[in-house]
Amino acid sequence: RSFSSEKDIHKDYAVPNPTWSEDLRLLYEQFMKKCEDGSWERLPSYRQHPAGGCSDFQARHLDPSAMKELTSRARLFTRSFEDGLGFEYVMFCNDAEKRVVCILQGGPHLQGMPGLFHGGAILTIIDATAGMCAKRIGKVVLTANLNVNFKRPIPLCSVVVLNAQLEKAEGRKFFVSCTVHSGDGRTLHTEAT
Ligand SMILES: CCCCCCCCCCCCCCCC(=O)SCCNC(=O)CCNC(=O)[C@H](O)C(C)(C)COP(=O)(O)OP(=O)(O)OC[C@H]1O[C@@H](n2cnc3c(N)ncnc32)[C@H](O)[C@@H]1OP(=O)(O)O
Repeated sequence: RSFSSEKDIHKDYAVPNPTWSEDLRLLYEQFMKKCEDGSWERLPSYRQHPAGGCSDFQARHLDPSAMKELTSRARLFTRSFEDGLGFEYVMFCNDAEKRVVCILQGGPHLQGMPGLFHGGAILTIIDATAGMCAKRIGKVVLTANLNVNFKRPIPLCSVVVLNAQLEKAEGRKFFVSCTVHSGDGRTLHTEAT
């Protein structure tokens, strides 16, 4: 299926689709309930995000003539898989608590060791979740440093919950911690800063 249709680019992918497991749906419903009093907010997620606010950063780092052609083909990495094969996820933010939670079902194309989530795929979703936590305050942010401890392997296609928490801000530096737990909360798979 073409990834480049206008409709497809502006489609919000942070909603249930037929590839979702019962576990992911239940977590989604739990968090949507938390959004009812306004304390939590579901974050929409598109294949291409408007680069609003990025222009000075782009001017500093990128060749403007190449930018136009490039961005028309660009897709957010975590949204560039067919439904169900890559990252099926929704992020929710609680700005008062400076937290972002990401519920994730990993697809079969994220395999590293047989039957397990690829470590780079875990890093990717941690980077996106912790990055979003900093972005909620810093608006335009780049990851400067990411330290991860892989405590327990994550079974491929399982559902996990990421919890990112802003620990401290020093001017334009944001320090965020992030954990990855099994969907039932019992297993700590990964912890990162
Ligand atoms: C509006 C947006 C629209 C788009 C909406 C998209 C929506 C969807 C979102 C999902 C998106 C996911 C994306 C995830 C986020 C990436 O993955 S970003 C990509 C990976 N990161 C990079 O490529 C960054 C590359 N590095 C750099 O550009 C530069 O090193 C940095 C990080 C900007 C810092 O450089 P700088 O600005 O020149 O600052 P510099 O003076 O070197 O350091 C500033 C301070 O930071 C400290 N620092 C610098 N580097 C480090 C380090 N590695 N460790 C610790 N401290 C450091 C320095 O010590 C200094 O501290 P002070 O001395 O001032 O106290």
